[in-house]
Order: sequence, then structure tokens, then C-alpha cells
Amino acid sequence: MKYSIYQMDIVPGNPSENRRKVQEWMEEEVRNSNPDTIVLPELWTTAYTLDSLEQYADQNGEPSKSFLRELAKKLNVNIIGGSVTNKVDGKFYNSSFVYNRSGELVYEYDKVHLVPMLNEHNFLSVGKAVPEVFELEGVKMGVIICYDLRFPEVIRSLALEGAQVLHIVAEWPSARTSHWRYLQIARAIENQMYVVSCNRIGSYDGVSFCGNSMVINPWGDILLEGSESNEESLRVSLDLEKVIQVRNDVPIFSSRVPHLYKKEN
Ligand SMILES: O=C(O)CCC(=O)C(=O)O
Repeated sequence: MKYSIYQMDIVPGNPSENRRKVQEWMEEEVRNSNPDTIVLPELWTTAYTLDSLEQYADQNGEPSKSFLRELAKKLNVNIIGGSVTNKVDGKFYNSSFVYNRSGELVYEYDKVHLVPMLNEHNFLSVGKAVPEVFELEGVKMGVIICYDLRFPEVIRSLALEGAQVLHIVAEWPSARTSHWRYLQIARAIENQMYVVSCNRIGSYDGVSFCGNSMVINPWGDILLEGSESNEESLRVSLDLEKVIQVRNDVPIFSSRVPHLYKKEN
């Protein structure tokens, strides 16, 4: 499966300008490298303009859903649609939408781990369910949003449900770049899955974001890594046989002893 990742800078509080940027980039990217799947970053329509949610957030996923659906169909490409702020039943969520190349909404997820360092609880609601597995081109995969990366239990559940690829859409700050990099490598090794991440670059409100979007194979090797501060298209092909090979070589899943693990509340 061929991927293109858009490590983009985001214009704060300007959804139509960000949609214009994304559309232009996608059209050029599909023309130049014909990927199967495209990945966008977290909150790519607005950046972290959480104090203006009423003004800029989607309503019931619109217009982002229509925008992504039409592009997926027109360009014949799967889209892991980063995430957007989204108002549903009077509450705001940080929501991710996944479309297949026929323009079908394959999966949607509202971020469940809200970030205390960004006061997300003051603005956003917790999603109702942890991430679940979906399929693109017959491959089982998952998507998480930024801070979710710190919660290995959620990613383990995806692996146990059969996910072979984990996507991470993010606005991860430069202040914690080392956590961003090491946690992704750890998640790839411990779950023996590909990790494909898309982080923004640039800054907003005094916070700079670290880029370093990554593709890591199930052995923990970094196949590709973005720069810290440039807008870039990152391109890679995933060999999914590698997942099976690593899981055979070091068969951690059959070594688990779940009956001995403590049940969590
Ligand atoms: O966990 C972190 O250090 C960053 C998380 C974050 O910025 C986010 O979830 O948007």
C-alpha cells in the first residue's frame, strides 16, 4: 500500500484556506505519485483555535465530510482525514473521518483522551468509544489522535483486533519531541505493527509543533521521517508481509497470559 503523508502548516481559524491548501496538495500529490492512501494532521481545518469553536467548528461533520468524500472519489484515493473540530448535539469533539476511494465513510472517531496541558476539557467533550479497527483495501488498521499515543492499552486493543497499521494524526509540540518519537517506536515494536504518523509543523499561540512525521515498520525501524519545520510530502510503500513475518519471528501474541493480567476499572 502506497502512502502520501501531508506534513502541513495550518492557517489558524481559516477552514476555507486550509481546505484550499489540502485540495491543491492532494490533486498534485495524486498526479505525481498516485498513492493508495493519504494522511492529514490533527485539527487541520482550524489549528488549536479552541476559543473560537462556535465560529469555526464543523456541524455534524460538515463541511469536512463532503469535502473529503468528494476528493476521495474524484482522486480515487483512501483518506485518513486527520481530525477537525466538530459540533454534534451541542457538544464539540475532535473528530477523525476515514474515507475509502469510493467515497464511503469507513470509520469515524472522536478523541477520547483530552489534553490537560492544552485545557482541552474546557472546550471539548470526550468521545464515546475508544478507537476501533476498520479496513481499507482489505487491511485492518486503526487511527488515533495525538495524545492517545500515550495510552498503550488503546493501541494494544487495536492490535488484538487484528490491526496491522496504526495511523497517528497529531499536533505534537516541539517541547516534547523525544516523547513523540520514542513512543511511536515503542508502539510499533510492542504491537508489531506499522506506525504511520502525520504531525503539523509551524506554530500557534506561542507553541511550536515538531513535524517529524514518521513511518515505522513492525520491527521498529524508522522507514521515513519528516523534518522538524518544513511542509513536506512523505511517501512510502508498506509491505504488509512484514507484519506476519515479525509476528512469526517473535510471537508475542501467543505468549500473552491475559488470565493473569489485572482487570482495569
Ligand atoms: O501528549 C503530548 O505531549 C501532546 C498531545 C497533544 O498536543 C495533542 O493531543 O494534541
